[in-house]
Amino acid sequence: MNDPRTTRPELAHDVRIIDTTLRDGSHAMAHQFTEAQVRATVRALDRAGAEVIEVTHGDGLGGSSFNYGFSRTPELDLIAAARDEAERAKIAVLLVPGIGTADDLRRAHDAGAQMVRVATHSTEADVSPQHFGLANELGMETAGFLMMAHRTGPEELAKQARIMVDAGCQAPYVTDSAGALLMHEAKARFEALVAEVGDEAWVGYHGHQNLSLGVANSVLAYEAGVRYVDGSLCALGAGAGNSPTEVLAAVFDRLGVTTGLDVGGLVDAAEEVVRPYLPRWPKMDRNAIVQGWAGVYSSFLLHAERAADRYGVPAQDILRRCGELALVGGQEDMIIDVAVQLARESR
Ligand SMILES: C[C@H](O)CC(=O)C(=O)O
Ligand SMILES: [Mn+2]
Repeated sequence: MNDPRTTRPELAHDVRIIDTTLRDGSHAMAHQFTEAQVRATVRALDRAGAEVIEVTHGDGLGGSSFNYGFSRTPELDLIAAARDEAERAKIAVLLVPGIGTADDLRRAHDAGAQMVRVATHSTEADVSPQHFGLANELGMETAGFLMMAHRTGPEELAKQARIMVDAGCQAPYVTDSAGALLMHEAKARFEALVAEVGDEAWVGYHGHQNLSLGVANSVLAYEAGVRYVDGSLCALGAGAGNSPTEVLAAVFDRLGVTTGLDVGGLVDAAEEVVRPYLPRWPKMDRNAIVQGWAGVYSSFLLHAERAADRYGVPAQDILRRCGELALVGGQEDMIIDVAVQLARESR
């Protein structure tokens, strides 16, 4: 029997920045990306040297639904358009097992996706092996998201990364979905994953800016041996957004850490391509800060704001209650229950 473990890809630069403007940014766009926006963004990122560009519904393949929000444009069309525009960059997709299926992954591969990032809650890596197995069969590059990583300690998180790597994952990620990890907490997780799997796989970091620590944690990540770091142009992403790709490129450049990215090209792309289509610039406003503070899944933000309008309770109260209840990704329907309950309590 073949050893399911794959070799990790060679790195072209000191750190591999993976741009998720067109996937995590889908949350902030309420999944309303047009094909023209995707084409223009991919063109600009590709020209600026991006190696990997992720394009999917915010909740991954198959996310377009009543629970998570319907996409304006079918994601397979967006993936195919991205593939068509990218001259050098690889196109990645995200897959959350249970939302996306093996068939979704086959279709995304047929549409041009060359890498898949399989995302599970940080204690549930055991639902990922069949998807890594399929990705390996399809010849795709792989990464694994251990989401809500602030809720799982370094030692356990490293064990979960081990499950992913043994199943064929080339790069397990410390995924700070809530933008909640303080610097020492992030560092301990990076070190634990690098110690556990660093000889066989790259370790990745995906940050959110809810407490304004995404870029600082990215630097700590690199220092701890992490080699895949996520960013989004204009920080476009859930909650207060992701670590801005253009800022990561500038900071790593100042540190003398090579990324292969052209800082000037990225700041132009952010300002001239992405900024004009932003419904709102992700920022550390009251609700997003509460998400980082209370450890709430960043993609709950727009759902909580809609529930707040509908049931007449403050979004920040809904988010705080979601934190107290320790809700995880996939429990978006519970946000309505929380809002209804808070409305009752306020009567
Ligand atoms: C499905 C989530 O949006 C994945 C992610 O970006 C995160 O957990 O953060
Ligand atoms: Mn995210």
